[in-house]
Amino acid sequence: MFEKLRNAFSLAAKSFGEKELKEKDIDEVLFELEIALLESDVATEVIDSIKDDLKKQLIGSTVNKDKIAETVKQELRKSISNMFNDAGTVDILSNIQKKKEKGEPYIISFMGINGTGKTTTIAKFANLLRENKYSVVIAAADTYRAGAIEQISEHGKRLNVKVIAQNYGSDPAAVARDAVLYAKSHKIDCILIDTAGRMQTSKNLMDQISKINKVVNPDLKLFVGDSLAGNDTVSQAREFHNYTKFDGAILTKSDADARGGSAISIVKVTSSPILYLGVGQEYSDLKSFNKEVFLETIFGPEESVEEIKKKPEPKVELKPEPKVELKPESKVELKPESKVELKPERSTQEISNDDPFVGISTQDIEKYSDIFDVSPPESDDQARKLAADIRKWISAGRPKSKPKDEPKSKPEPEMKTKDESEEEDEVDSEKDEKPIKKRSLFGWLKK
Ligand SMILES: Nc1nc2c(ncn2[C@@H]2O[C@H](COP(=O)(O)OP(=O)(O)OP(=O)(O)O)[C@@H](O)[C@H]2O)c(=O)[nH]1
Repeated sequence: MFEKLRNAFSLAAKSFGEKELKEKDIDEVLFELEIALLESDVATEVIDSIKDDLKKQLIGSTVNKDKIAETVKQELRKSISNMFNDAGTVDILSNIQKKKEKGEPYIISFMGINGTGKTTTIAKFANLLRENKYSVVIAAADTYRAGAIEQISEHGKRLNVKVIAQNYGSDPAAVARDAVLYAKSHKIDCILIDTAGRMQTSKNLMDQISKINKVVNPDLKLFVGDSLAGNDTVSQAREFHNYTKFDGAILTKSDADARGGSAISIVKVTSSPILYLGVGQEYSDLKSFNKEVFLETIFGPEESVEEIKKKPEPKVELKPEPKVELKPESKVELKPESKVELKPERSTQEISNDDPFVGISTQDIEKYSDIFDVSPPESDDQARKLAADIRKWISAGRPKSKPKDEPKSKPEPEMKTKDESEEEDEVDSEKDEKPIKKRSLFGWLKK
């Protein structure tokens, strides 16, 4: 039973089940992705590059038509994961240990613009080192901003960490060198240098940072960026990286950032890893950056493309046919001579006892299923319904082929998957919401 149908659909399934992706198939998904990334503060150039990468990976590959969006998301996850892998990582604690074993202090300079949380981050880092039993000295090399020396000295007092300072206006490179000399003479394991916060566009001030780095030659240069500043943080990271070739970044205020775009952009733009995240205002609020945790926060638990392919297809829900009521005046009076001998029509029940597609050519089944975008029926009832619809469409004289470059016309009644209906409802209700709420990357990707 239904062999003809099965054969017809085994061909059709290839065209609208498994599908070789073309650019136009993923354009809509990529557009949604672009909006989600923009709203998550991923830099525009980074979005373009991500989109290009995805297109290269996806176009020409074969995926199930119902799972295009899901496949794109998984490919995006893979691409971001690879990007983080390519940026590498730095195990700071084990590097400190290695230098300690050689009897040398490990030098870290911190840079970033004012107010990003640099001073607080240095204090948190000093605390982390103390917890790991390493001795620390801080160089108050921000001799530029009023209050900076007092601020870092206060942290030093609270943490019981020595702070080396000079007067405001003195040479920051000289302060850093003093701290290195102190560390060497006192067998201190690690030196943390606080540099003056400065705008990335100020060449003189950037030259000063380069001077500090030349004089003390730090083992590690860290950029401190505010994850809430979005695109600004990305342009700061780019400029600082051009000048200093920093080795890694710490993103502060991640506790208040639900979007995650800055981390993605910084890694993409500088090819440097995010090493730590500031997650609050306490000294203990510094966490090592974990790629897997980050990806899971954005995308949810990992699912491979193969797993997606294996997932059952969404069920097709058929809406009941609308009743057609004939008005009395639409009755046609047939004259005796125009009488046509009609064979008694077979009821739907009778037809159901054998192939419901009897009398319909395979081409028509394929053509109308394609025009009205109908998925293969999964039950006898659905098959009967489809056969009835095709008969109706044929007798209604619907287009015999898909109009070129025109959107597909919709069948009446519409046949939609449950998911599609829900999605449309969501879109409609979203349209009514003005102004549109800023969505996070997480929201879209977790859909
Ligand atoms: N919520 C939260 N607040 C933070 C975090 N890191 C720093 N802050 C706060 O951000 C503000 C600015 O921090 P500072 O350390 O003074 O900033 P700075 O970059 O050193 O500023 P300059 O000394 O001018 O360069 C302070 O109120 C900090 O408590 C964080 O991870 N989470």
